[in-house]
Amino acid sequence: MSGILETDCLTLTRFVLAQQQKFPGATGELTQLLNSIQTAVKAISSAVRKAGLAQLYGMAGNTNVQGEDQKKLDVLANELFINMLKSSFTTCALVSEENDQIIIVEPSKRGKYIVCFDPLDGSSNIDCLVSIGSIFSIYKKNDASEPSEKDALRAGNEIVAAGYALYGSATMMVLATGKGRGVNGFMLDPAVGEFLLTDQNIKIPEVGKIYSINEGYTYLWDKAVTEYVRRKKDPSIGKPYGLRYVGSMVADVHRTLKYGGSFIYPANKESPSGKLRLLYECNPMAFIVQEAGGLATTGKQDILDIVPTKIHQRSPIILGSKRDVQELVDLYQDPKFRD
Ligand SMILES: O=P(O)(O)OC[C@H]1O[C@](O)(COP(=O)(O)O)[C@@H](O)[C@@H]1O
Ligand SMILES: [Mg+2]
Ligand SMILES: [Mg+2]
Repeated sequence: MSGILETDCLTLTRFVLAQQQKFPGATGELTQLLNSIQTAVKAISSAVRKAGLAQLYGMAGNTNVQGEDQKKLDVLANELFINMLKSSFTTCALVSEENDQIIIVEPSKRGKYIVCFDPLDGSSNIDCLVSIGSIFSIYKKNDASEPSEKDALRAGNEIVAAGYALYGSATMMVLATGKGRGVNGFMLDPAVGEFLLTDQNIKIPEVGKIYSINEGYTYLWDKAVTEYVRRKKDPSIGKPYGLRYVGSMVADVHRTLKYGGSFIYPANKESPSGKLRLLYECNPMAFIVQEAGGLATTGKQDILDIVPTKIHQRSPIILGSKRDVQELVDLYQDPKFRD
């Protein structure tokens, strides 16, 4: 790839358009939808870059469906996603982490896609300026009925496209635009106002040197996870792994995608389904990681095979490099480490 004026230097907009043109029957609706998400992400990124000023604004005073305090940025990010998606005329139903109920788009603005999203992930990291993100997955409505919750209760295997934005030391969008189409990363050049293709066809290393889990919950883990983490630290088994845990899923998954290793938010004795949400945290990340050649599982089942029964349901998740994830899956199958 050469300079920005060269034809092979791709902006995200041109990349998505180029993908659309490979399919002569395509209507352009998905392109329009992805462009609307791109706009929401640019606006959120701009707000995040001023997040230090959030202390001046204080809390928004609302509580979300999970009973957590919503910061002003959460509210803003959610509104941006909803408004951009509705006004793209490409969606019929939206599931947001911040909305108790599914949002049904008014008939005059409807299109054929369903979007599930976490508008601001890692919100507890906002005030200390640690990386945060947005996550989304897109499904196609497969019948002509009135849109309803059942349209979002679909296995991750049916995802049409998924992505995330990381508001880190730079803002980056990572996109998986369909099964078998791989994963590409685009960095925002704030001066130009465009996402530029910087990480083409991302492939996760086969094995890494990092594990990522909140070790504060060690006392709640099951035997398989306890043994896995013990092995990662035991020098008689191999060079011990490094531990990294940001506490923003997007940042932890992005590092895992780039450097390899494992990211784990397991089931534990207090939360038998873990913490992370299937529809807008686990599924999109599982889709992306698998498209990049990695694995994503609950330990017992492929994440993308789970058929949800509730829009805000949680799932345990282990994702990352094939060999690292398989090691923990094998421990789950080992009778010695069964609880
Ligand atoms: O503090 P814990 O229990 O380790 O949880 C961290 C996890 O919670 C989350 O912050 C949940 O996301 P939200 O900020 O969207 O609620 C993930 O990003 C992260 O992986
Ligand atoms: Mg989240
Ligand atoms: Mg969130």
